Formats: sequence, C-alpha cells, structure tokens
Amino acid sequence: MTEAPAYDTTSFVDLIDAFRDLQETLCLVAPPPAATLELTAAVADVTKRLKEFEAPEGHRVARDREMGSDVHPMLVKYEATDTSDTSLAGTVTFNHAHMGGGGAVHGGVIPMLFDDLLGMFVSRRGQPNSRTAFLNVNYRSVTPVLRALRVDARIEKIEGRKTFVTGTISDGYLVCAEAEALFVRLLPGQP
Ligand SMILES: CCCCC/C=C\C/C=C\C/C=C\C/C=C\CCCC(=O)SCCNC(=O)CCNC(=O)[C@H](O)C(C)(C)COP(=O)(O)OP(=O)(O)OC[C@H]1O[C@@H](n2cnc3c(N)ncnc32)[C@H](O)[C@@H]1OP(=O)(O)O
Repeated sequence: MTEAPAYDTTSFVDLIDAFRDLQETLCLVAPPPAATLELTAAVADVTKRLKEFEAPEGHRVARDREMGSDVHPMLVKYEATDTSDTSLAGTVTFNHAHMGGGGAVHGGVIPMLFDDLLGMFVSRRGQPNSRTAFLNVNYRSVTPVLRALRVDARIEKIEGRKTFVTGTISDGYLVCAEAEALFVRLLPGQP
C-alpha cells in the first residue's frame, strides 16, 4: 500500500458536521410521504456523488487520519481540553440523534463514546495499535442530551501489551457513567 498523501481535513470535517446535522434533524421531523420521497432521492444523489471519491483503506479520511471522532460520521464528537501522559479531560455534548428516550442518551451510544475516547487515548499515550479486550460500563445516573458534559480518561497501569484505563462522563459533580477497559496491543502481523 502506498503512503497516503498529505490531506487537509478542514472541508471534510465540515462535511461530517453537515452529516451530523442531517442525522439529528432526521430525529426531529415528521415529513409527509411526498416530501419523504423527494428527500430520499436528494440523499441518494449525495451518496452517488460521494461514491465518485471512493478510496482504498489507508487513503480514506474517516478514521485513517489522526483527527479522531471529528472525521467519522458514526462516532460521537468530543473535545479534549487537557491532557497529560496519563490523564485526559474534555467535553462532549450528545444531541437528539444520540437520544434513547426521555432526554436520556441511548445506552449503546455511551460505550461507543468510551471505546473511542479510551482507545484513542491509549493509542496516543499508551500503546498504539491496541484492541479493546473488555469494556465495562456502569450507568450511574441518566446521561442528558443537549448539555455540555465532562469526560475524563485515565491510564491506570500498563503491563506488557496490556493497558488498563478508566473513564467517566459527568454532569457537573454528578457522575453519569463510568467505564473500565483493557486494551491489548496487537503483535506484529496480528490481524
Ligand atoms: C500517535 C497517534 C495515533 C492516533 C491514531 C490515528 C488514527 C486513528 C486510527 C486508529 C484508531 C486509533 C485508536 C483507536 C480508537 C478506538 C479504539 C477502538 C478499538 C476497538 O474497538 S477494537 C474492536 C473490538 N475488540 C475486538 O474485536 C477484540 C477481539 N479480541 C481480540 O482480537 C483478541 O482477543 C485480543 C487482541 C484482545 C487479545 O488476543 P491475543 O491473542 O493478542 O492476546 P492474548 O489472548 O494472549 O491476551 C493477551 C493478554 O491480555 C489478557 N486478556 C485478553 N483478553 C482479555 C479479557 N477480555 N479480559 C482480561 N484479560 C484479557 C490475556 O489474559 C493476556 O494476559 P497475560 O499476558 O497477562 O497472560
């Protein structure tokens, strides 16, 4: 595989943001059938246009770059504001697309955020090229949508290929969810 050329992700991040807006808006509407048909065709047109730019693995923007959740349409966007070698603090705001019901974030979205947050942190500060061996999540209180929440991650210990990490999502002083995870560094050639 040839090395990916330098790529300015700025406009791609804007595209992903527009897609996130679309996802959230889809969760807020009740269009009549005629409008739905028209909108379906418009979305299909956008997909067809995007397919013109299909690229091999290693050359795709989503996930193949170092931008993390910003450049991936499925991931929850978060911002790291303070990092050290062993800890990270940041913020996340879940939106209507992440809602399970009653203003609470879907219980499957929270592990996805933790896997990405902790996995990226392990990759950057612990051991790159690691895979999640376990991820245990405790839901301590309802995680609200549409509020700026705090995220924390901490590398607890590194033993050989194993990096043990913990994470929390908090609303002020209230812990919404906490996670503990093990990431195992892959061996050379390991698929
Ligand atoms: C420099 C900046 C770079 C920035 C990055 C740039 C761009 C972005 C690109 C990449 C993304 C970067 C970051 C990642 C972001 C998100 C992370 C997502 C990661 C995932 O979402 S990934 C999918 C889900 N994940 C799986 O699909 C795993 C399936 N699975 C396996 O692939 C194997 O299972 C594996 C590899 C885990 C281990 O297998 P293996 O054969 O290599 O090793 P083995 O079994 O020998 O275990 C070795 C030692 O770990 C212990 N151990 C193992 N499993 C354990 C468990 N469950 N509980 C307790 N201990 C466990 C053993 O007990 C032994 O311990 P000991 O050495 O002490 O005996």
